[in-house]
Amino acid sequence: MAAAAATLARRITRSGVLPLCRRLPVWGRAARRPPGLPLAPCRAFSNKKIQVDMNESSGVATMKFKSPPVNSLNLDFLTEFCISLEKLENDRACRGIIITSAIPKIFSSGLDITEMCGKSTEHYTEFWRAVQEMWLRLYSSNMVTLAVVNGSSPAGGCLIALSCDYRIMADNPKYTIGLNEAQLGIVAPFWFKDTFVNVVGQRVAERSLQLGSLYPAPEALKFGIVDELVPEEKLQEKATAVMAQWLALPDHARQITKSMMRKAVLDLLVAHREEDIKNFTSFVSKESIQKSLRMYMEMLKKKKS
Ligand SMILES: CCCCCCCCCC/C=C\CC(=O)SCCNC(=O)CCNC(=O)[C@H](O)C(C)(C)COP(=O)(O)OP(=O)(O)OC[C@H]1O[C@@H](n2cnc3c(N)ncnc32)[C@H](O)[C@@H]1OP(=O)(O)O
Repeated sequence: MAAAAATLARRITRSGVLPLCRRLPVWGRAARRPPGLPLAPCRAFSNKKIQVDMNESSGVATMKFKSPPVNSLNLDFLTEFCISLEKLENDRACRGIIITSAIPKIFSSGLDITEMCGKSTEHYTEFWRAVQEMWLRLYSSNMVTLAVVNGSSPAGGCLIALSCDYRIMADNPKYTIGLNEAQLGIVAPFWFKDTFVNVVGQRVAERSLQLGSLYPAPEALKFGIVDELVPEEKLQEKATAVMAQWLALPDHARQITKSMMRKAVLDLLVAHREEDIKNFTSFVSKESIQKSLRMYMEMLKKKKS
């Protein structure tokens, strides 16, 4: 596992673009399972920050974030996420993934702000490439991707949910979700914005992005940021039912449709990846941005006392 992580990290950082393998539609992957072979009911693999359980009889993997305290997306987390996605993408038995959190009340707190504070240009480059890679893999996945948002999900956490095919959120107004970058004095990049627009439409996206709005679950439903609210104790049951509904269709038709809907947005980042990294590194390197991020971190810490 450590060797695989190191290899992927090297590939992400050195070659510039990790080959987006199996990005094009896969024809009926479940149908290629040899007939008559007994299926092991469940397989699992776990890294430090993400637990994956694969149910081979349903073809559905559950990916649980388990990086305390708040599942923030640092370089190690992003690398593990990409490796897990790649493993599942290449597993013909896997047709769908449920992405959720093992940390109570938090889905993900978004990008780890400490990765964007006081570091070198090389570090920002490596970090941002990993953020891009995570999004490219998730947004272009051939699998059915279902976010089960069982806690707060600001910024990068919200991006993960928005990149899935369907979002179920726990019906708890204390949990919030949204792209709140503007509140931190930073700007959601164009591919965050495009992903958001594809889910909620231009008007809601523009207003929410300018205001950096974080929506309590009921409002998130109202604005279409999530598709359904479900009592927390019913999330698992609901996720299983939704996944079964999506998997009832032939893979190839769903995959080609998904690719058609998302291709333009994906192609744009692939074509402008290096430019996007340069924009990010020069933006976060500005003293004014560093100051905003430091103040935001201090505010988070003060909130406790
Ligand atoms: C011209 C255009 C160019 C383009 C330039 C691009 C610019 C960059 C774009 C970046 C895109 C995305 C950005 C992000 O994702 S930034 C992250 C945004 N996240 C947040 O705002 C969430 C902040 N956190 C919270 O609101 C709360 O922590 C919580 C998630 C609601 C949980 O609350 P809690 O009360 O349960 O826990 P709390 O005590 O607050 O936190 C526990 C400890 O965790 C630390 N922490 C929280 N969030 C983060 C984080 N995102 N990164 C790093 N650390 C985090 C917090 O400080 C506590 O630490 P400690 O225990 O005090 O040491």
